[in-house]
Amino acid sequence: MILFSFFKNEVLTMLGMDLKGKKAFVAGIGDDQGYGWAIAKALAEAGAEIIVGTWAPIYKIFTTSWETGKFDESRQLSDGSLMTIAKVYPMDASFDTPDDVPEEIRENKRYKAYSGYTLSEVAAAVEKDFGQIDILVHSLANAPEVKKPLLETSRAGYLAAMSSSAYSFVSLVKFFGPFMPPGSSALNLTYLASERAVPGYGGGMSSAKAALESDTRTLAWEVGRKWGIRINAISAGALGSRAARAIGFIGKMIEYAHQNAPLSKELKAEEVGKTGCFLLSPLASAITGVTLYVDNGLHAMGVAVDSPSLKEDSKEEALQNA
Ligand SMILES: NC(=O)c1ccc[n+]([C@@H]2O[C@H](COP(=O)([O-])OP(=O)(O)OC[C@H]3O[C@@H](n4cnc5c(N)ncnc54)[C@H](O)[C@@H]3O)[C@@H](O)[C@H]2O)c1
Repeated sequence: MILFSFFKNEVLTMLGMDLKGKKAFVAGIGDDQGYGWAIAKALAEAGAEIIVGTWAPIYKIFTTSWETGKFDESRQLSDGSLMTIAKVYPMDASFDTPDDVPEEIRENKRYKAYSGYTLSEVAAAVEKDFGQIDILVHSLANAPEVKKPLLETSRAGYLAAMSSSAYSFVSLVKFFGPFMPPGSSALNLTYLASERAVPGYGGGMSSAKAALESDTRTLAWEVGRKWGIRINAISAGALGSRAARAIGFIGKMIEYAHQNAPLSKELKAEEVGKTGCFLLSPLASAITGVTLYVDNGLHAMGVAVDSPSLKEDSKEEALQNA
């Protein structure tokens, strides 16, 4: 085991993937199933110190599950040790300052026990506790009307999706950027529905992802020049995370990808985790403003090869041949 871990570290160092001494803030971990967790784990594997931001309403369940060992199996790193988290902050990415928090949220029983969960406050607390951050990950999204088609989405629902799923990234970068040294890097997670119609991905989420990708390019320019920070996005394929299960049709999307992507295999969260780690590491030092697909190649397809219309014995052909 020791020998293996020695070689692993040698190879990682050789590739410039040694993130020892680097501090990563990962926003959007609520369990061990999602992309945020997978990215955190890959970063930990490369030696980074992990700091987490968890949505305030699920902070308690996440920290309790962590403390009672529910995630121990998922925490296993390749050298046999367990991933550690230096600190978990309750946060809500829909709010920038305490003045933004409506009374009914402040008084809500899922929030009442916490304070300091707006983005400016979380950033100030992280700076106070850790001094600087080298790696920033935004792995969160929310749309109260995600199950409604765009046409049936209310203005409030659409703006809420934009606020917590797209502007939240701008805001995170705005508040964390000042204490991220040159050469630091930020990453967000997006989805193909930003550029192709994906029925079922509603509530303004497709619009929010389009905004997020556009902001990735614009922020890359702005913070590249201002602070020397890189900004990238991963357009990830379908994964049965907690958030995705809430949308409802994730099982079908996973099956669809399996049937129609160039690589007909399961997409593992860890594959997105490793790509994220690469983009966030010095290995990607000249990459910024990019949206990189990690989806078994599904984005490259122009047709669904399992469509009945493409079958040789399709109804139309059967009629023509009759
Ligand atoms: N699962 C997929 O199929 C898929 C595909 C492409 C992109 N993505 C993106 O990956 C990212 C991570 O999602 P996931 O699917 O891994 O699910 P997930 O459930 O692991 O992560 C989403 C997280 O967002 C948090 N969150 C929601 N609202 C928040 C708020 N206002 N403030 C702070 N945190 C909030 C949730 O608590 C949750 O922890 C999202 O941006 C999602 O859109 C997911």
